[in-house]
Amino acid sequence: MTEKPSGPPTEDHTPGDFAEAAEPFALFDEWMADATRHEPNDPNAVALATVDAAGHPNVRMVLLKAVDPAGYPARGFVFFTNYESTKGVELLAHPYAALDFHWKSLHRQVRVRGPVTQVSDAEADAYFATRPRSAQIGAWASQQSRPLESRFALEKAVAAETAKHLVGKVPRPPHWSGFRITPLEIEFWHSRLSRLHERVMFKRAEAGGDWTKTRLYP
Ligand SMILES: Cc1cc2nc3c(=O)[nH]c(=O)nc-3n(C[C@H](O)[C@H](O)[C@H](O)COP(=O)(O)O)c2cc1C
Ligand code: PXP
Repeated sequence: MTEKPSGPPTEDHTPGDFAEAAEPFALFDEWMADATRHEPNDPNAVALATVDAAGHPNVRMVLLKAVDPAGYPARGFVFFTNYESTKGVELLAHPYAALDFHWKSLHRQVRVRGPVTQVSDAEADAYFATRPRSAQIGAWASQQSRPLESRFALEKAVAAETAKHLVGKVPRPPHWSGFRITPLEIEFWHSRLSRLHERVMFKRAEAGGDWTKTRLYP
């Protein structure tokens, strides 16, 4: 594959020294706000890595829907999905995950690792209620990650669910909910000239514990 001429950065992209940050959540909020201003679409898209029963890694994109505010006991990163999907099954069996945000136009990456918990029914209901009706129906119709015989079979399932939910609110399917990743590690990365990038790793032993901060070689 040929690399585009725009490949490596031609200037340093680091405004200020983000290694000065005392803790990672405020810095993440700042970077997400920058991404929201600069990325052409889905600034909240993030790669989610899980492991399967054999210990083999698996990765796919999801949309980050919340970062808990300060004071929240298991303060973390929340996304929503089908608990019967491949990722759902993997996370329920092995509740530990990694996330990787890459904001290309900002030359920034954030990596997160930590234990995973299920969001409460109330949280899932509240988020589900904000989704467009068509996406709510889709959540009922899609047996996410399982074999689909034909596109027509999916369209039939959507039609059947639409007929079931013609009036009133669409309830959240019991198998559709959220996961929360409570970070024990967060690494911030920013590209610098000659691949001599800036890396800062925050680590802690447990949720709510004190963070240690370490610079890493690029
Ligand atoms: C940008 C982007 C965002 C996505 N967000 C989600 C999401 O939030 N939840 C979800 O279930 N699938 C999402 N998907 C689809 C997943 O990447 C994946 O195809 C699906 O969840 C099945 O994954 P699994 O078989 O590993 O469970 C997204 C895909 C893309 C490209
Ligand atoms: C299958 C699926 N579920 C959930 C989501 C999360 O986003 P939303 O709740 O905004 O639809 C996405 C986003 O692409 C998705 O593809």
